[in-house]
Amino acid sequence: LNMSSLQVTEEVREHLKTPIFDNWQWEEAEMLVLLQVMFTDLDFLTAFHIKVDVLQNFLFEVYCHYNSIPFHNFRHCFCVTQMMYGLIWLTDLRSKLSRIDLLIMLTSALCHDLDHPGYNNVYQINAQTDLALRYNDISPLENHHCAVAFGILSKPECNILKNVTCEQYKHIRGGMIKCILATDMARHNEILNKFKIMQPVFDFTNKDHKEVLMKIMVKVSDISNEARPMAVAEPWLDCLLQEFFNQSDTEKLKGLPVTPFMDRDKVSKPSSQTNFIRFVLLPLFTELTKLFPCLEQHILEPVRRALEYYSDMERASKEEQGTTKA
Ligand SMILES: COc1ccc(NC(=O)[C@H](C)Nc2nc3c(cnn3-c3ccccc3C)c(=O)[nH]2)cc1
Ligand SMILES: [Zn+2]
Repeated sequence: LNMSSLQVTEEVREHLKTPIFDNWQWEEAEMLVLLQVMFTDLDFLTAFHIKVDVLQNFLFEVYCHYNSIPFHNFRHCFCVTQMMYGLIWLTDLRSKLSRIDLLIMLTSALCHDLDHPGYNNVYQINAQTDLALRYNDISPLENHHCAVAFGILSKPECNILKNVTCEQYKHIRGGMIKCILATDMARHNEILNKFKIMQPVFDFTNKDHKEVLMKIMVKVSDISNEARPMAVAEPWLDCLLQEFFNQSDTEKLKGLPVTPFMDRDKVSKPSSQTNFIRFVLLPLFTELTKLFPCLEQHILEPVRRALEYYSDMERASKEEQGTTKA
């Protein structure tokens, strides 16, 4: 995989910093080069003495540890990392957070779903899998994603943290563990409520405030598909439902409890998405936009349009059912 062979134009480099970047038009080798560009353009290589070949080995190893499943695959990892990269530039976070905190956020986004099996925590716990056993039912997937990340970093040829100080390493490891574990949606309200309290009096010099913001930024990037143009976002919902239906089919086969919003016999795409946008996305994105008003046009507006889109779809399908019933 010769990554330097693909030259990235100035226009693509600028486009990469925006939430309208279309991930679907790039193949895996090109996404790897674009990830290298993100680490380079944020000056991480000079700041942390990272050699290009070590970064390339690290990115390739990360790529190898994502599975070929419908949603939680390397392309999702790229999307989440690219959204984080775009948010860093849009909010001018480089002037508000240290470069080491930016490295924590981008690397957490990159690693946040490593080796995802395509079956969520509820399944891991109910099916009493090895991961549930190893992590005592406590965010088994997120603990695994983080452990795999540091397993990769423990290989000298992939260790992008090789040349940082012990102090820096402790800070980066602590921050990545917090940010990756924060992507467990079961903790969504816990984390958002903390941020809601801090937001009106947010203090960028306060360690606790910065920690919650970093978790929020990774969370926002993780579930931000609907902030992208509909042509980019909608295929992701189909991929997600495919993965969810695979899980509920397996749960039915094994006689395990079936999560309602995953049951192909129960879920309707538009109504599940309008609920998700109304009750999960909008409150989260609204709170972040209070801290960074410039995000209103970049991520809040597109999500409001997505709500309209799926509400119309929901109305249309209800009317249609209405006529067929009558
Ligand atoms: C509070 O915990 C929750 C809340 C909602 C959901 N998921 C949903 O409501 C449905 C399936 N929709 C949905 N879920 C989404 C999206 C993006 N990520 N994402 C997702 C994927 C895996 C696990 C959790 C979530 C939220 C999206 O655009 N829509 C899953 C977990
Ligand atoms: Zn994810």
